[in-house]
Order: sequence, then C-alpha cells, then structure tokens
Amino acid sequence: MMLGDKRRNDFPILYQTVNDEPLVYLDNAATTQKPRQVLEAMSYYDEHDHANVHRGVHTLGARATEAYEAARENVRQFIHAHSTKEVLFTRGTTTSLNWVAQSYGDVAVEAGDDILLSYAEHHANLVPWQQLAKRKQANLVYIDLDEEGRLDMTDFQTKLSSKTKIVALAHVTNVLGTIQPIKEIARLTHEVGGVIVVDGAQSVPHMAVDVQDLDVDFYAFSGHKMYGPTGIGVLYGKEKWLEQMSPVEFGGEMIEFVHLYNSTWADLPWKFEAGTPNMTGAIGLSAAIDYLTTIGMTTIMQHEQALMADVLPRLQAIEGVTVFGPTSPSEHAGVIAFNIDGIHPHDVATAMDMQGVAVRAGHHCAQPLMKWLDVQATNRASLGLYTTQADLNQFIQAVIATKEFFQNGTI
Ligand SMILES: Cc1ncc(COP(=O)(O)O)c(CN[C@@H](CS)C(=O)O)c1O
Repeated sequence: MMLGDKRRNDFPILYQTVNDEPLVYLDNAATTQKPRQVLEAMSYYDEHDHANVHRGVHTLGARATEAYEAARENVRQFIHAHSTKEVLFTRGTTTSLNWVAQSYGDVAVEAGDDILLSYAEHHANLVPWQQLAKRKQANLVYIDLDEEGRLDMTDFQTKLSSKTKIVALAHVTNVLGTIQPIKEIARLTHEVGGVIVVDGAQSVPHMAVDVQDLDVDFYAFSGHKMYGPTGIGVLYGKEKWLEQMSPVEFGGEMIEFVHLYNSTWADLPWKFEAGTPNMTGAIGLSAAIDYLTTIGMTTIMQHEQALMADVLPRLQAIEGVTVFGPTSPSEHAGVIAFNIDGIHPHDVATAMDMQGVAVRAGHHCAQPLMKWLDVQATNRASLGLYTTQADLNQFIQAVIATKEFFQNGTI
C-alpha cells in the first residue's frame, strides 16, 4: 500500500465530494491539510493547558510555557539547528523573510552592495529585498534561469562578488518545483563574505532539512505548508547574526527592562517575539513535526517522487498541454505548473473543480517568473504525502476532459 493510501484516513477533510466527485486536493503548495494528530494536539492544549506563557507563576502558565518551549526544541531538532536561541517563532515565511530584510539588512547592507535573487522567487522573497534596496541604495541582481527554469550556476558565480552581501533564494521554487543546490550556493556565497537567506516554504514539507549541514545563515518556513496550522512559522538564524540584529517588533515579552525613555532587550530567542505568541499554533506545528518524523521525510520524498515519475510524463504526453520547468520528474519537488494551450488557467481550474480536482490558477505570487515564462498565469498541481495514484489518475482524466470540453463542448 502506497503512503498516500495508508495515511489518507488521518485527514478527515479529504473524505468529501466536490460537485458529486471525490475531492482530489492538489493545491498543497498553497497550503496543506492537517492530520487528526495535529488537530487533536491543538484541541488538547486549548482544553487542558492554555495560559499565557513566560509570565504566570500558576500551574497552567507553567504548563503552557513548557509546551511552547518544547515546541521550539522540537523545531530545533527537526531542522538540526545548533541552539533554540536560533529558532524564532513567526507568523510564517513571509514574516520571517521580512524580519531578515529589515533587521539583518539594516546592519549589514550599505549603499552599492549587491543583493542576489532569482527570477523564480515568491513575492515574499522579492518585495522585502526591494524595500531594503530602496532604503539602502543597494543593488538587486537577478541570477538567470536556464532553459528548464533551474538556477544558472555559471551566471550565479559570474554575478557573485565582494559586493554581494545577501543571496536570497528558495530551496524549492513554488511554481516550477525546482530544487536549488543550496549547500553549494551557501559555500560560494560565504567565500565572498556574503550571507545566504533561504526560503524554505516549499522544501520543508518534502525533504529533510539540516541547516547546519547546508550551512545557511537564515532559513524560513511556514507551519501550514507542512501539515500544521496557519499563523505559525519559523525563522532560523545563526546565533551570531541574531545577536547583532535589533528586534523588529516591540512591546511585552521581548524586553529585559523598560525605563521611561529607553529599554533593554530579552535574550534570544525572545528578543524577537513581542507580545503574546501563538501558543496553539506552536503546539500544532510541533505535532506536525512529530507526524512527519513518525512517517520519515525520506519516505515522504520517495512517495512523492514515485507519484511524480508517473504523473509528469503522462501530463507531458497530452497534446496541447504545456508543462513548465525541468523535463525530469526527479527535479520537481511535488509541484507541476502547466497550461492547456488556448484555455485560460482560471477556466481550466474551474472546469477541473467541476470534476472534483482542486488545482491552483494564477501567478502564484511569482509575477517575475510569469514574465520569464512569457505567460500571464499558469495552472499548478502540487502533491502532498496523502496524494494517491487514484488522485493522479483522476487529475489526468480531468485535464483531458477539460481540454475536450473547451474544444468540443462536452465534459
Ligand atoms: C516559496 C514560497 N515562499 C513564501 C511563501 C509565503 O508563505 P506564507 O505562509 O503565506 O507566508 C510561499 C507561499 N506560497 C503559496 C501562496 S502564494 C503558493 O500557493 O505558492 C511560498 O510558496
């Protein structure tokens, strides 16, 4: 029995029909669904242990604090960070990347410095750097993509220089699913004295991440992309950088002492965690980590690669369908962008929804990539650990039926 069939019954939401067809949920790159284990862990916390953290001397406050900090330790182990001081809870990848651009950018980037990006980045890993570059009169330098949408490593090394202060890249891109060689990019970046900021939103759900082995300086991801709740994410940062960075948000929790006209800050990681945190979200994220760890990231990656090896060639073989990104299935980390020639992606997604299949349509918060692909928008199917062969069979049938519907009016 494949992983998807084995684990599907952990996800109650998947057992429904849409337009009288079994739901086939293939929008996991937008957000994943939560297993009962995550839902139950959050309910248990709220039913038994909820209180505000780090403040109360009463028993519930102690239990809530213990649960919250245990979640942080669980994240540390999951990404193999050296210390919990390096694990900051945020609202998600977007917040995490904004904190780096604002706080590290302010201390490290000067006029004339280079910030290297790629055309394939999500807006969350583009717009914060645009704002930093404007604030500091720094240069945004875009690394070319090759003909299949991979990062052009030759162009990267050409553009890397002593002016490079920051390299900001996705580990896995959210439209093409390309897996960037982050470990090599980090090594080359450090050789010129730069730091690497990695957008891990689309990698953490699909593969094991070891931030010390990768030797990245910052790594950002969201709970809701990895079978956890929305509203909780993580910013990993090397302690030496976080110590140099000023807080981005101010108020309770993050202070050591507040005088009338100035204040001192709490130690890491709390320096960056102003206000009452999302305790329930952190508990849910920790339960998602336990769930993934029980299955094993290698097992998940192998499952998704096996499905991709089946579905990508079948999609590529449909006449009139354009599939974007690498030709090889092994280079797609769970994501396939495609169009049916001559049919607007929104019409495709609507027709597929009529057949129970949920895919994304639009620019996927990657408008520079749409321009590079020379399209306004694409469709996108994205797999999860619960995706089954039956799901993909229904997906392929829906693509074919959608194409025929728009060509001759029958579905
Ligand atoms: C590579 C990448 N980087 C950052 C984000 C933002 O994650 P948040 O949890 O919203 O902060 C995302 C979320 N991409 C969703 C929503 S546009 C997608 O459908 O592709 C992402 O894929």
